[in-house]
Amino acid sequence: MTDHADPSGATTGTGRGTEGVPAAVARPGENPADGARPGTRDLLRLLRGSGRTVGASLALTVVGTALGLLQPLLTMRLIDRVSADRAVTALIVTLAALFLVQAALEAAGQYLLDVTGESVVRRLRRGLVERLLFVRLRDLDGRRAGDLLSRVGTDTTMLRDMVAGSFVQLVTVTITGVGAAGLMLWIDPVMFLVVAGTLVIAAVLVAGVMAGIRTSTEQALAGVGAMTADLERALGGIRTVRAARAEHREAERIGADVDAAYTAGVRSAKLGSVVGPAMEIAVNGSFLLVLLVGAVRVSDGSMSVSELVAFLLFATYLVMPLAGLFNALSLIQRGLGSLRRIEDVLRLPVEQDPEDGAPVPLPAPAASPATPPPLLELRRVSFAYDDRPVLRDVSFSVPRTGLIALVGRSGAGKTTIVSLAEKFHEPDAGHVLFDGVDVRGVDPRDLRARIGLVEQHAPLLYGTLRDNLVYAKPEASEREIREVLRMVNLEELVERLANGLETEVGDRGFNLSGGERQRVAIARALLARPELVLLDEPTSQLDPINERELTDVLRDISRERALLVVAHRMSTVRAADRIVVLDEGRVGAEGTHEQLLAEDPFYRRLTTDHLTPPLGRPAPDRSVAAP
Ligand SMILES: Nc1ncnc2c1ncn2[C@@H]1O[C@H](COP(=O)(O)OP(=O)(O)OP(=O)(O)O)[C@@H](O)[C@H]1O
Repeated sequence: MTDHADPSGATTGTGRGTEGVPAAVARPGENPADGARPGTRDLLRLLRGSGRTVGASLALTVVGTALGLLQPLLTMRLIDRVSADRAVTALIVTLAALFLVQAALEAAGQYLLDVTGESVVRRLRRGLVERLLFVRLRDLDGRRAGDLLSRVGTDTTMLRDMVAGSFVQLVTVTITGVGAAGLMLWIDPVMFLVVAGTLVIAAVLVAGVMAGIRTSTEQALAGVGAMTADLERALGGIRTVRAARAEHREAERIGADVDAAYTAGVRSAKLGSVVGPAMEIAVNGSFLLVLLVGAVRVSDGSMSVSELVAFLLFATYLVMPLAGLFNALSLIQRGLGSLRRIEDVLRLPVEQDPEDGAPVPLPAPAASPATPPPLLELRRVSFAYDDRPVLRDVSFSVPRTGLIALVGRSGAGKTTIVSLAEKFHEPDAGHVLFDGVDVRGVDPRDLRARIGLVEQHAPLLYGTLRDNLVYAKPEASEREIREVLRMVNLEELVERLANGLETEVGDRGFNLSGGERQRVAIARALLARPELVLLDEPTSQLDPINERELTDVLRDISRERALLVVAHRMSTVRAADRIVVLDEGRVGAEGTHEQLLAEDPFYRRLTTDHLTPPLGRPAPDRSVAAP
């Protein structure tokens, strides 16, 4: 697999065509399959495009922190002046002003980082959405929709929290720490070594558990992904779940995913709990040591009381933010876990790989070529899903007009042929030609603009009836819409509905009957007036009257367009000009219904055993097929 990242790391374009493929954080030259863990540099790359905001936020934080570091020095001066009985009002006012300005600067810095976090999430989400819509179908087939949804939702939110919560803490802790350490070293090097010693021990301990926290986070996120996927599965098939009385089983199954996320979360909490006391011991221990050693040094005159107070304040500045540092580091570990799952999607190869060179434009149909090639032709096509061969050496062609029926047993490879014609998959061997051009290098969008598809289960999209009808041709006129509605006998339904074409069809079109969904899907394909219409079992859900009428419609359409129909019904087969018989992935025979009945025993068996006679009528061909 190859990576198609834009080296700039920015999401490019609007997602139209291959130039719109998002890159987000993937790097060129990386093997997307290697699953390499992203590192801190990958996290920093997330901030690309937000440089100014991050810069401004850093500047505010640096100034705020510096103002904070001034405070112990002023306090030291204050104590000295109080001891010397000198005026302190100006110093107190300055200290109060410093407090207020520091708080205001830090609040502004945090706001800017929150905005940055939001824009990182927006960029990643847009990148993920665009990538998922362009990804090769064979890579999408093996993945669970719910898990992908959770990556777009939960994982990106995790990264937002990391950006907003950890960077400012890291910067504050680092600046405060370095500043405080320098000033402590200046005040009393011996006492500084005492504090530093306890902190180094604590830091080693914390570093040890961080890796464990990251792994647990990844496991927890995988659990959330599985939970979303399983819940999506159950809700998608809720009627089947209820009918099978499987609610408890599904609840158990999804509960197990929740438990897995819980277990990983608890493991992370356990590791985190080791860090808390370690920090406390380090903090309390270093204060105790500072007080003890400080008392000795004040008594022997090596240090003044004001220096001891300032040193203690700086020690607070150095030690207290360690809790924040731990928080920031664990947020980063969690962010890295999420980034890995996000990059895993962003690196999926897209359908039209830019590295394969510019796609070949599909020539526009010639007005009237002298000897036009067939509209669709399969030449010695072989295809396997993973290692399972499905099509072997398949050759046949679809002329520019007429109805070609594809028949075969269930699993023979009929839908796979439709997928190859639509370029959802590429053949492993042989060629698929559209209008005489091998579609291998062709931009799939050019090809699909000339083909209409009615899928096997006629899926509708959430939205109105009109949205669904004009999906492939948004600019269709009212007249065109009415015309296709008439063709597929949907006029009456539209009149019956209170909101007509503006009626919501529900999720996946569930507010319509199976037959209505099927007819809407056919109308949708016809509205764009494609040269070739691929229909995967178009009449399976229709009643006898509609089945007959739709078959007549198909015949009419086939007078001026090419139709390739995967047929399970005798009525469709009988209406076909030519029938291609698929037998275990090979073309077994080809001809008209009558020819095949007379000459091909496999076809005869198919008509009796597999093809459905028209509903409400006796099977007319059984007698013919009988030996
Ligand atoms: N995405 C996929 N991944 C792996 N195997 C697949 C995939 N799609 C289909 N298959 C397998 O390929 C074979 C051919 O499937 P296909 O859907 O083309 O058959 P079909 O002739 O259309 O069947 P039916 O008439 O039942 O719809 C089947 O054995 C099927 O299990």
